[in-house]
Amino acid sequence: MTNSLPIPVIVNGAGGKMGREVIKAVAASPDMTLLGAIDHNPAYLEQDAGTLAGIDPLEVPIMNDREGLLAMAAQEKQLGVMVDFTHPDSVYDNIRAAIAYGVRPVVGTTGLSPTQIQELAEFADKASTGCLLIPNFSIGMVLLQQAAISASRYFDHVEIIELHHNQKADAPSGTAVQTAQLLAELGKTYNVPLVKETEKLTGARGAEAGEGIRIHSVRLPGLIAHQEVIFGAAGQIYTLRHDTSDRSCYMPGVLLAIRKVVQLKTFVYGLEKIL
Ligand SMILES: NC(=O)C1=CN([C@@H]2O[C@H](COP(=O)(O)OP(=O)(O)OC[C@H]3O[C@@H](n4cnc5c(N)ncnc54)[C@H](OP(=O)(O)O)[C@@H]3O)[C@@H](O)[C@H]2O)C=CC1
Ligand SMILES: O=C(O)C1=N[C@H](C(=O)O)C[C@H](O)C1
Repeated sequence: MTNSLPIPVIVNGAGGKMGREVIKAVAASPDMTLLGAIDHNPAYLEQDAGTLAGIDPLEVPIMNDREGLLAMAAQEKQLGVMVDFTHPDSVYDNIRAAIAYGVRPVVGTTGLSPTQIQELAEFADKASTGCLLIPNFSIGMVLLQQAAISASRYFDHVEIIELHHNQKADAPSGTAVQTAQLLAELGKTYNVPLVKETEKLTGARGAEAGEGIRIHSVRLPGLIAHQEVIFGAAGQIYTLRHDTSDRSCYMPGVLLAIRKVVQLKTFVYGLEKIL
């Protein structure tokens, strides 16, 4: 419908690296309106969300008032959406709070445990509230994961290396965990050792993520977000690699998720499920 009201969007983590990108993307989308901007960092409080994001003022101040803004969104005629790019320690409570107010969460924050994800899925499904948890919003990563699934039919040995900026709180990355899960779900065990391996330094062989798949995490200034999935077989190596050079790469996925989540009544994990 062309004459429907814009989707009211709250951005949680509004002052952060991803939050600012989301504010720009929402402001540039005629079918959305920025209803509120949340951040707990005192340096951002009361600043205009648009100005902080580097665009014209939006007359939306950054506030540390999640409950107040969710209550406001619950009053809107159109279903509201809360986009969350905060921190692994707070995202679980943020999602539960949004669902409790009937506000649809679109979540990019990583670092939730499998148990937490299961609990959130049950909570959203029980409330018949759409909720999207997307470890990676870039189309390039979805394509990499699909290529990895195809390759795993022919390769029995694989390791994952993820490389990120050194302000990242969680390791391994949510994307690497999801990539390993997608490969592990295919019903085979990888990397059966040929010799007895001994780690002379703890962690040298990375973290075991199930079915023998190992993840290695690199953190350095100068990086943004990068991932390699390396397959090996006798006499050959097949490497899949994704590199980001700007966080704008995630925005088409975030906007798609905002538009989709208001049509959903269940919990959905992964961008590939809504493409
Ligand atoms: N799914 C995807 O495609 C992507 C996911 N991510 C994930 O998104 C998350 C955020 O990343 P990024 O933007 O780089 O991180 P930043 O640290 O740049 O931004 C997070 C912002 O949220 C604030 N914040 C943290 N906790 C709370 C809280 N409880 N209430 C309100 N505000 C809070 C932080 O404030 P302060 O710094 O003071 O704590 C900060 O301003 C990470 O988990 C990251 O892995 C990132 C990129 C893509
Ligand atoms: O912290 C980041 O930057 C990113 N986090 C997500 C993850 O943990 O997978 C997505 C992307 O890798 C960027």
